[in-house]
Amino acid sequence: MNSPIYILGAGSIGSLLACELASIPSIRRDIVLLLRNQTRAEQFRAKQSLMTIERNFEQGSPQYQTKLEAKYPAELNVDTIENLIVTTKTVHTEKALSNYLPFLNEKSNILFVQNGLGVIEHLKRVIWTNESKTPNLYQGITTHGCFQRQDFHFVHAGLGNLKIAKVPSVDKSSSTDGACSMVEELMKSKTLNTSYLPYDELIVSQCEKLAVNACMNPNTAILDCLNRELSNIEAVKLLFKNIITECVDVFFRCIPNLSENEMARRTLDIPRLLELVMYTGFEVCGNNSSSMRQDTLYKRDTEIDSINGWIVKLADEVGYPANVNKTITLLVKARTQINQRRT
Ligand SMILES: NC(=O)C1=CN([C@@H]2O[C@H](COP(=O)(O)OP(=O)(O)OC[C@H]3O[C@@H](n4cnc5c(N)ncnc54)[C@H](OP(=O)(O)O)[C@@H]3O)[C@@H](O)[C@H]2O)C=CC1
Ligand SMILES: CC(C)(CO)C(=O)C(=O)O
Repeated sequence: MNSPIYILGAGSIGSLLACELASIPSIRRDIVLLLRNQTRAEQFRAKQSLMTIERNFEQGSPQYQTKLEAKYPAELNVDTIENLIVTTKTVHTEKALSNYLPFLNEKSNILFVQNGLGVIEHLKRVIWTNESKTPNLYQGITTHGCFQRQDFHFVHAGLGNLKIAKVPSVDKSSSTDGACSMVEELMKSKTLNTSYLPYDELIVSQCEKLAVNACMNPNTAILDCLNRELSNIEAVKLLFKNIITECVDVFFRCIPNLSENEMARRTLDIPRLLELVMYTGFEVCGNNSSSMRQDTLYKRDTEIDSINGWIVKLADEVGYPANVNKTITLLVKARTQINQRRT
């Protein structure tokens, strides 16, 4: 039996990945959910440890139930976590990981599947400061759409893909650019449609996705509307163009070697990104309530600091005034606090 794959962040995306991995016929390893605390573990066990994924892109919206193992921090009785997938919201990552640091070492493989950028850079600044002791880090981005129907019951609403790359490590002698066995297992799932890319290709896809999220997520949260309600409004289109223009400017100013990357110059073309944002936001996901709007409505902290806020942070580091994204970031923080104050 191979070592287990642990999932930290058993929400929409984490549960989807867990169930897809567990459903692979050839998988010879346990898939273990790492839940927040004993209460959450008891709530899951009260459902006979069954996770439900409803595929509403299939005829009749069939439901698939998967029995999964679940642990909470005090229950974990292992020496090492060799394979970990992190699918918490970015804003909760550091706190969630803190319980598991004693089980992680330079041989551990950690895959982060999250929107936005900056989480791994932050963790390398505050936790993994010694490269030779840093786990093998992988970045994933997904276009799958998934939302919670009820506790431990999620709807796989949008069939997309999962792109993964290994984050380059500066001086780890044992570092290889090959996919680890955990990534190879993810690639066996037809539904996940997983591809393993060179990092300099993944970062371009991350920037492309960030442009979509930097337009759709905050504005649907601030204006409290469904994605499609922003369509056919000239002011919104101009606002999106301003957000995208500033994002692209910051990408090419601040991300090393991006401007020499031909794929980046083609992909991060401003008119192309504007069309992609409107197509994805208004057509493909038009009926969605964005994840950021949902976070503000449910009085949760948002991922704004990993999206528009990350643009502002990068720009600040080079003395560039990213005022459009700074304004958007401040408005989302205001919306978040207004909602959290409401009884
Ligand atoms: N949902 C989607 O369609 C898409 C999401 N993404 C991105 O994927 C990432 C995950 O999103 P999503 O799955 O929607 O988020 P969810 O909020 O659905 O899931 C996050 C999970 O993290 C758990 N969590 C938070 N803190 C801890 C902790 N300390 N210990 C253990 N578990 C913890 C939460 O547990 P609890 O239930 O106990 O609060 C929750 O179940 C985000 O970056 C998002 O932007 C990207 C593309 C699409
Ligand atoms: C593309 C979009 C905005 C779809 O709702 C999304 O990724 C999200 O909600 O986080």
